[in-house]
Amino acid sequence: MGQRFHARVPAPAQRRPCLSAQRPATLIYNPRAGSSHRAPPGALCQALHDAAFAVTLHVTAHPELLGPLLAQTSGTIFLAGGDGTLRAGALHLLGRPDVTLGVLPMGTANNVARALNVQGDPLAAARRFGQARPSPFDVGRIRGSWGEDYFLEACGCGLFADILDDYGPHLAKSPVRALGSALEAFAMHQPLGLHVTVDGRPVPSPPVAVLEVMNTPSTGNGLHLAPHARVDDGLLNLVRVDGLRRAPMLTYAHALRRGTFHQLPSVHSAPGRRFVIADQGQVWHLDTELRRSAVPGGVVEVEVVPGALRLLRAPDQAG
Ligand SMILES: Nc1ncnc2c1ncn2[C@@H]1O[C@H](COP(=O)(O)OP(=O)(O)OP(=O)(O)O)[C@@H](O)[C@H]1O
Repeated sequence: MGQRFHARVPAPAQRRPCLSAQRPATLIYNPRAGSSHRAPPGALCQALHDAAFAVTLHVTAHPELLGPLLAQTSGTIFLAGGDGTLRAGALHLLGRPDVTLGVLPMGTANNVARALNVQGDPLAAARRFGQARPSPFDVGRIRGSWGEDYFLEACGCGLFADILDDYGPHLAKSPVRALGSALEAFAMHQPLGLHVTVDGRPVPSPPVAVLEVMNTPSTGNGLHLAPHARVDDGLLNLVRVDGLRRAPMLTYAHALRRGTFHQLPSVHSAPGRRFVIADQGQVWHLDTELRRSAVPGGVVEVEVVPGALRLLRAPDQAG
């Protein structure tokens, strides 16, 4: 059960005038997240207290605890963890207008937090929530013969999905295994010839090496595929990497690192609300989950669910 956090009373010189107007909030803290050592629960509570939130803290040992906990929680909820923590919590909160989520970035890539201008040191990010504003957050829905799922960042097929499939997203992390999976997928991958429509219109569909439908600008381990994507515009972005003009692997890797992947001549993008993609039994990822159709030959439908969540957005850095 949660514990009410009593912050240390700051020395008079540090006292902030807004503390009398503290807003109630819940902090759900994942102690298994990679950067949890940088922001212990007490320090995060203090930082949120500095941002004028009176926090009730829950440290959760397993994501399975989130369902019952979130069912009885409303108002402002902070989730402290990586993208996996956010996904685990947010899927319980779709269509809950009584909840506003704040993301405290304690993972490696923090793709969702970055899309909301929440980045850097988790304690500094928590303090900046004093100036944050609730903003609608679109979610993607994907339907295949396996059923229906939701994603926050992206879904897709081709190389990235194949790498994830080989790597096994739920096994213990290993950079060596990740490199092995990438090399294996590049060596084995056959471009996919997939008929695709965007909002009912067929788009050029040469064989592709990668096909991703992005909600956030980046996905996975910081793959910055759609830098202009916004999470509050009611649109998703189809990103297609042409498999016929396959650039050398190092060109892709270099462009991903420099954030110029979308500028490569073999990379194309198209915004839209509804995407229909031929299903040849290829493996799909939706965020870090994997799916594969047991009965290929049909289609996979992907569409945006505008404003399915409400998340706190930090002000633009320049603003
Ligand atoms: N509320 C939670 N409490 C405990 N464990 C959780 C919770 N939410 C998710 N988890 C599990 O904790 C693990 C790590 O979470 P997460 O992916 O958020 O952090 P990370 O691994 O540091 O992030 P990244 O993948 O960006 O490096 C995952 O296996 C996830 O299933």
